[in-house]
Amino acid sequence: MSSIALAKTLQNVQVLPVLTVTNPDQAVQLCQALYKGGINAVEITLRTAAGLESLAVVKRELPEVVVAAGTVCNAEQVAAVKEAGVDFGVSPASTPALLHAINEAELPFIPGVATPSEAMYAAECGFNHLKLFPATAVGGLKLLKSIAAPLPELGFCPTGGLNQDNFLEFLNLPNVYCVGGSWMVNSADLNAGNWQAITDAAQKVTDAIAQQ
Ligand SMILES: O=C(O)C(=O)C[C@H](O)[C@H](O)COP(=O)(O)O
Repeated sequence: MSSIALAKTLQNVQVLPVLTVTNPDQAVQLCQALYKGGINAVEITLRTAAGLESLAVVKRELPEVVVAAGTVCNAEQVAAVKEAGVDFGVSPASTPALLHAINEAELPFIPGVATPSEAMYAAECGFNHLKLFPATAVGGLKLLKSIAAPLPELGFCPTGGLNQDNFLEFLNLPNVYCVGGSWMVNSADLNAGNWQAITDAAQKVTDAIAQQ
């Protein structure tokens, strides 16, 4: 059930900026700036104390944005982000306890994997949209190309080490449905509240996809 909902949610999502925010107001402004640049989905991580509240506020205030919770690592966080109303969750890695909790909660979810064995285990647990993390460190394009033949039913969102120069190569692989990363948001612009620069950077990503 949740994997069908996830496939639908991801239909128009090609890039997923990984965001670390310091307060909900900043999160809303950041997501708005990205949306103006054509980026319609975000992953707000639980890495900061403001992450959870920011997820709920962005979800409420920007209904046009697909909102994912990132760095979801345990059952408690699964319950919390479900309560916050996110569209789906993302984890950097997978443990049996985490995957079990996600299935119990029926939360649409993209579990992180780094090897074919982890990908197969996640698939056995019912997940076919996976995150390859840390993508470039564990083999990047070569790994994704190699894994496509034996595991054709699995799709990946490579994240970790992607940037403006390499993301299209990843996005163009047949087993990649979306790419993720923090490169889309410059932290100096974020800290300065330079929203126009953030919109411009997002537009650069959007244009690069459109122009290929
Ligand atoms: O926080 C999580 O849940 C993660 O999985 C980590 C992030 O996805 C990466 O830190 C993004 O990698 P970069 O784009 O290389 O910065």
